[in-house]
Amino acid sequence: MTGRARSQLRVQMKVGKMSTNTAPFISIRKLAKSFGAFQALRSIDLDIHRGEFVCFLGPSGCGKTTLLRAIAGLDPQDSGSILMGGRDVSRASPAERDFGIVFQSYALFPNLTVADNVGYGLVNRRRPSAEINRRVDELLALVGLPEQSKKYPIQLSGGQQQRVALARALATAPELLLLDEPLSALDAKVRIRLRDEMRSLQQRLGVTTIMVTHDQEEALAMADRIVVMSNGAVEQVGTPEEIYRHPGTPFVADFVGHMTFLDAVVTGPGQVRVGELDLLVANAAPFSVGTPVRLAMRPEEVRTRSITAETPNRFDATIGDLSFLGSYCRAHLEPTHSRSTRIAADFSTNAMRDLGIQPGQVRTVAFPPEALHVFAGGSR
Ligand SMILES: Nc1ncnc2c1ncn2[C@@H]1O[C@H](COP(=O)(O)OP(=O)(O)OP(=O)(O)O)[C@@H](O)[C@H]1O
Repeated sequence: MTGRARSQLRVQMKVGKMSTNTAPFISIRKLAKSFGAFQALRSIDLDIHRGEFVCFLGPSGCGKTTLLRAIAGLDPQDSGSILMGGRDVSRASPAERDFGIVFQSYALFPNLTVADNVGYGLVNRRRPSAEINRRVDELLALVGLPEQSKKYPIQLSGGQQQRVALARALATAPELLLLDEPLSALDAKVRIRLRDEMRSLQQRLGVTTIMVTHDQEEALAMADRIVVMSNGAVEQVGTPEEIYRHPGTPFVADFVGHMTFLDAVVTGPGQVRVGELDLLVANAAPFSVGTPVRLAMRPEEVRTRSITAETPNRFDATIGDLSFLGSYCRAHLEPTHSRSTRIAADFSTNAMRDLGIQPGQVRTVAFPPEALHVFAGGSR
C-alpha cells in the first residue's frame, strides 16, 4: 500500500451502518462446492442485508469468485441453500435471479455502441424504445458518460468501459449488484477515482452490492462489511474498522494491513512475556497463565512520543533499517533486551523530522496495551 493510499485509508474506512435487525436480503446456509476432489467452498454461512455493500476479500484461490458465481447461479453449489428476498433460489437459473453483474474484463459487446450495450438488457425484456432511450440517457449521466453514447467500446478508456459495464448492470434496476474484481484491470489512479464513484453511486441507489476483491485497501475503503475468506471458508465478517482493529484470527491480522507477530507466554492476568520483556495486554482474558500465545501489533501503534516513567510497555530499541514509503517511514526495531526480535514500526514524516530518527539510534518506544492482540498458538 502506498503512503498516500494508507493515509487516505484511515480517513475513508467505512463504519457499517446497515441495520441487522431486519431479515437479511440474502441468506446463505452451509454452502459447499467442490471441483473434483478439491473443495472450493466449505459450509459457508452468511447473511447480507438490503442496501449493504459487502466485499469478499481474500488471497487468490480462496473461493471468492466461486461464492459470487454460486449466488448468481452461474456455477451452482453442490449443497447448501441461498435465500434471496425470502425466496429460495438455491436451484434457480441466473435468469430467475434478479442481479446485474460487472466482471474484471469489461465484457462489453464490441460491435454495439455504448448506448446499445447499456440498453441490451432492456431490449431483451422488450421494453418500448422510448423508455430504453430515456433509461440509457439516465444511466450514462449517472456514470458520468453523457456524451459517449454513440461510441464503440474500443474508443473508450478502460475506466470508461467499466463505467459502461456498470451502467449496463444497473439498466434493469436489479435488486442485487455483483462486482467481480471490477477495478483490478485499471491503473492505480483510475482505480481509486472509480472506486469512490462506484461507492457513492451505490449509496445513492441503495442497491445491495457484493464485490469480490483481493485488494484489502479497496475493501476497507468501499465496504459496509467485509467477508474475509481463506481456503474456501469464512474467517471473519465485520465492518472495515472491526476487521482492521479487531482481527479475529492471525490470518485476518496478517492479511489485512501489516502486523508483527511475536511468540509470547501468558504470565498473569493481562500480562505476557516476550523474551525478557514483560508487557501488559488489554485483551488476554481467555488465556490462562503459562499458555504460549502469539502477540500481534500494527506498525503504526508503536509509540515514540510523550513516553514517561508511567507509560506501560516501554522499552529501549535500536532503530534498524528504514524504508522510505512516501508519507511515512517503516523502521525495524530491535529491542535492546532481545536483539533477535524485529518489530515493524511506522513513523510519519513529521515524526521523522521532529524526532530526528536515524538508523542505529537507541530510542525508548512503547506498545499501548490495548493495541496488542493476543492469539492462541505461540511456539514455546
Ligand atoms: N471451474 C473450475 N474447475 C476447477 N477448479 C476451479 C474452477 N473454478 C475455480 N476452481 C478452483 O477453486 C479455487 C477457488 O477459485 P476462485 O476463483 O473462487 O478463487 P478466488 O478467491 O476468486 O481467487 P482469485 O482472486 O485468484 O480470482 C481455486 O483453487 C481454483 O483453482
